[in-house]
Amino acid sequence: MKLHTYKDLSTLSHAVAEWLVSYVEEVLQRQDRFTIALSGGSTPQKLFALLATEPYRNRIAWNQLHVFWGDERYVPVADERNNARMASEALLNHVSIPPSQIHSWRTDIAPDASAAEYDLLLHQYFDSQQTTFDLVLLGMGDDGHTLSLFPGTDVVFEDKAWTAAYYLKAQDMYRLTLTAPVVNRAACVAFLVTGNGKADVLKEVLQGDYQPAVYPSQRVKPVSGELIWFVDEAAAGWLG
Ligand SMILES: O=C(O)[C@H](O)[C@@H](O)[C@H](O)[C@H](O)COP(=O)(O)O
Repeated sequence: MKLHTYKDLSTLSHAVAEWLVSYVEEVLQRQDRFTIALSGGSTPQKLFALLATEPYRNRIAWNQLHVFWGDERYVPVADERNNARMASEALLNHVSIPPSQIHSWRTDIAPDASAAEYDLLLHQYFDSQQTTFDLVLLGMGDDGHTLSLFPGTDVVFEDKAWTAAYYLKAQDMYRLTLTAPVVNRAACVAFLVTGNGKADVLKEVLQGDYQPAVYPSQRVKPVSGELIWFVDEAAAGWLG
């Protein structure tokens, strides 16, 4: 595991953009596609906006990117809370990725059907390979959740299916999410975490006992891939 700490969200976002540009370039030297799962939440918005503008924009071979989402809120695409909508507005509408390579979760069919469809799609993409995504970008909530793996939910312990749909009572909303088995087979998983509201939980996740039911982010442990935490000083406050 690598931990990189930056002054604030802006510095972190520039550093991640720079890192991402190099990583995509390196991967595309050995294969013809780069598969990425994006995260929702507010933290990656700055990164997405940066990637859509110079100097980063021209340094990525967008037509070789295949885009997925780690999780989705089961609300219409037109809803502000929709993760695909956020990424489209901040980034995808501004770069030239073929639409056939952009795979958002469907929220116009039943949640279970949507999860089953996504699962099938992922198996078509990755089945014969040991490794799944080239990169999974993740955020972490101040309760230790990541993806839509929330504390106290069964989906945290899913060890077979690659996707899940379930009703999240606390938010009165269905959630669609990738699970640990598919994320842990990624070549690289990168968390972006900022703000002092996350300092306590970050310390528990990284340095506390293994309690995934309480801190679902601890379920993310790439089998052979790399795990990188990009955090700001406020979030890193309590790390010893
Ligand atoms: O759809 C979502 O809610 C997410 O994908 C979620 O897992 C997110 O990454 C964290 O909640 C962190 O969100 P912030 O970056 O807004 O703190």
